[in-house]
Amino acid sequence: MPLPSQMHDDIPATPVIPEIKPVGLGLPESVVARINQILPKPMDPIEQSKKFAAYKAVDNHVKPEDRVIGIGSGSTVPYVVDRIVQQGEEVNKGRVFIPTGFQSKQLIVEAGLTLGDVDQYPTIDVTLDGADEVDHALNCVKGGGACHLREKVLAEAAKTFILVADHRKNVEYLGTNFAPGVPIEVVPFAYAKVLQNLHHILGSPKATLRMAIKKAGPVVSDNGNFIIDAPFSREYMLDPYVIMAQIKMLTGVVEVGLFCKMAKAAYFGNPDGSVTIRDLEGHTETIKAEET
Ligand SMILES: O=C[C@H](O)[C@H](O)[C@H](O)COP(=O)(O)O
Repeated sequence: MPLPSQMHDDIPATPVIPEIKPVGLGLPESVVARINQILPKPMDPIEQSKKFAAYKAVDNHVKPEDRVIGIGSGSTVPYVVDRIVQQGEEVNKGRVFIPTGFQSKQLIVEAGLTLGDVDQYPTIDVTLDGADEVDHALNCVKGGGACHLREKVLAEAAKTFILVADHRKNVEYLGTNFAPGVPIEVVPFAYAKVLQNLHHILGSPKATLRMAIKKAGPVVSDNGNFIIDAPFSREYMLDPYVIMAQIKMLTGVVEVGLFCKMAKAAYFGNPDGSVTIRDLEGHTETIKAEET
């Protein structure tokens, strides 16, 4: 079984096979259509970049000796699990994996990995998680999928907390690309009071209760709570710790989706296949596509 440090250059590139054109081959169109249907399709560039970021992060931070591993939520996390599985049965059979919600629990179970919970394992070796946006100082917004309460518990429980995302999440200031605002988990009976506080006291006049799409009524988190999305202007996001602490003080708020300087490093996949790594000390490194 290769060690993570030996696995840097074996990410298979997706073969780009051009579609067959019916003209000139003399094949019926239906046959051509069927052939084109079964040819492997090139991976979407955003998916590719998520995969490269996740693979690189796992290679650098999930070491054979790590026994308790936190698995976060979001669209990049399946690639994290994928790469961990590639480390082999031998190393994974001695490990336990802690999910941040329904999605990651399913990923762990479907991958045949051992499931645990943070109340059994309050110290985690390393947690890898997605993000909605990450700023220049490694503050981030999380909770676009309503998982930020459990995510923050797993981030705090971890000796090392690592973020993985595609390049669209790599911003100077929070709120640049992620428009809905800061996700805030609230106990249901307090939501109207907290909304009022946000509108009139804390400077988020457009804060709204997150509504479900394929269900009448609000989104309900894995913990049975509601989610408020509160956009704040740039001045609040210059140092998001201050507004994070103020929101957290509102009675009825369970957790705020602002993670301030909790991550040791963030990995961003770029469209050209390179990966940009930023760390808490302010170092930035971009690993060339051929080295990812
Ligand atoms: O609640 C969800 C989490 O914080 C996700 O990690 C975050 O929303 C990013 O998700 P995605 O990669 O799907 O944009």
